[in-house]
Amino acid sequence: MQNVNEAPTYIHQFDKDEQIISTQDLSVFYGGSVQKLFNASLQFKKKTITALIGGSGSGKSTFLRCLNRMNDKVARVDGEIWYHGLDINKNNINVYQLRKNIGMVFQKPNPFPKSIRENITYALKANGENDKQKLDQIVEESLRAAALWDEVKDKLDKSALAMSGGQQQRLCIARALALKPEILLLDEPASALDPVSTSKLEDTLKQLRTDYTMIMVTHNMQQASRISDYTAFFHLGHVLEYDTTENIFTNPKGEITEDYIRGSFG
Ligand SMILES: Nc1ncnc2c1ncn2[C@@H]1O[C@H](COP(=O)(O)OP(=O)(O)OP(=O)(O)O)[C@@H](O)[C@H]1O
Repeated sequence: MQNVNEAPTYIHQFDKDEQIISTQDLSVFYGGSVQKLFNASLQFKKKTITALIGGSGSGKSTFLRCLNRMNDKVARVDGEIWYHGLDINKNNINVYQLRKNIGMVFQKPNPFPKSIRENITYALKANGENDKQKLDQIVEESLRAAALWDEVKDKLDKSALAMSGGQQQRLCIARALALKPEILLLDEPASALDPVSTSKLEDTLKQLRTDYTMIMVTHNMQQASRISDYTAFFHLGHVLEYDTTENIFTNPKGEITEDYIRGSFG
């Protein structure tokens, strides 16, 4: 196999007005000096789904977490992250506000131990929204957008913990959507779900693409090829290839990408 430092890279570029967020020479160091992400420069297109793929420990989650400053207390992050003309990797950014615009959904569903309704309204109330009619409206809109409304509309005041894992994950998406984000970061959102729930989640994500930009880490190659528009391949902390999903899966440019795709598509 080719050495990662000698491997050619291919990184797809978008026009400025197509981009919603981009990184420039993003590097991450754990424990002060152990570098695990190397100069990642990627642009993400508005209202698309991008899959981040690659072997275990290749830096996918490390990269994803930079995009809404989740690595702040964990690692040193060098480089730039451009969002609406601002470098959001600078210290003077309001991280709380940023995370409203760039929401995150984690691997394991993590609803609050509260009712379905309160899961959606919690952050809104904390932000000072107390108008019951408005809150009810956002609850319905968010649950509809996450394709959960029909399943839960009669039990909004029941505990979220009584829902299935798949429903809990769609509730976590609804909870993020209630804050009206532009971007959703998803870190292996279906890895704890059964095939039926996974398929529902994928349908939900495909529908959300009309209004939101999604960047998703996945180990599941079929999933990446089914729902993503673009795919970035990570290897040992380097992004070796970033292209349309079709090109990555049918005509990868690099030997390492090809070996990984061939080996993982089982
Ligand atoms: N908090 C941390 N402290 C120290 N090292 C870390 C930390 N988080 C991740 N790493 C290391 O950084 C490297 C990249 O990890 P990361 O979780 O980003 O990879 P990944 O591609 O998402 O892997 P996986 O698919 O297994 O989740 C790994 O070597 C990992 O051990």
